[in-house]
Amino acid sequence: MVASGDALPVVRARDVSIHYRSNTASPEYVAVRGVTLDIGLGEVVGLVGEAGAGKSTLGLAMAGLAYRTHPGLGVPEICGGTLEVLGRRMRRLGHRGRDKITLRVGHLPQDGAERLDSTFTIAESIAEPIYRRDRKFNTREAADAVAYLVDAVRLPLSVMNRMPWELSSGQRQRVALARALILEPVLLIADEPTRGVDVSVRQGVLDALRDLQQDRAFSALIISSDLSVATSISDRLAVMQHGILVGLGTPAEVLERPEHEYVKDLSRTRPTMIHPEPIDRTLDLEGTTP
Ligand SMILES: Nc1ncnc2c1ncn2[C@@H]1O[C@H](COP(=O)(O)OP(=O)(O)OP(=O)(O)O)[C@@H](O)[C@H]1O
Repeated sequence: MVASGDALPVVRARDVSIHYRSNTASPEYVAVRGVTLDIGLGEVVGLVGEAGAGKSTLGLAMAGLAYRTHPGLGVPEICGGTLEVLGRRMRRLGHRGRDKITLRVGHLPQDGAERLDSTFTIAESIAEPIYRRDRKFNTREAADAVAYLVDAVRLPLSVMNRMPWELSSGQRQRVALARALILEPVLLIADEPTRGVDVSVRQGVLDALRDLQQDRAFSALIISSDLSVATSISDRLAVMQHGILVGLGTPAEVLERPEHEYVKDLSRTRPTMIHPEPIDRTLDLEGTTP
């Protein structure tokens, strides 16, 4: 639900451009071009677009992670416009600013399932951000918070003592989602939250995410290549193509009166049934096969 009144947006992007500074001799690559977008307090914005449209890059910048160096890969950098998250300017964000932002902004990377530490149990992986912030945090309280989120992402509590490789990739993605939520963020950036998640539980996970969001009233950017995922839990829909924002509004506004050619094409693929039949959770709760 979107908060009303004159509250400042949690995310305020004005004409933001982001490029990848190359580590090699190849030139910079502009992945996001002049995006203007607000995310209000308690608002959920779904971000869709084709592969390579710049969705993850924008999400990284909003999560304060537009600095990460991946060996051999370029480094995303805000190169134009302004991006403010929780009132903080994200361009040339220093270490301290970044630490403050990452405490309040949860980020589920697209490859969250693969990034889980293979030496940690599932419970340890989810709780790790708590202990990174406060090594003396009460273990009972942490265990309760972990159990609550494991249940919320539609996993059985028995997974808590398992190792990541004992779970399927869709289950691991849900563990990564729980980890992104453990510090009760004000803003969640979820990049493909249902990646690899079995179709029989996909809507259940989205409903659970929406319930949590309404309970805790956090704002969220839900990035998905699946239009039905984005429309089913979002207040507004944003559409990107080639780094440019080509559609923004409520799902009905964007898809029923599409202006841009790409959005017109997208609207033709619009799912007729946004909320499918309730799913049978038992199907997934038993299967842990990778
Ligand atoms: N580390 C990097 N170095 C250089 N270019 C990159 C890097 N990461 C992404 N890009 C390029 O930036 C563009 C946008 O990528 P991005 O991952 O943000 O798109 P996306 O919309 O999230 O796509 P997908 O849905 O496939 O993840 C792509 O052309 C991609 O090749």
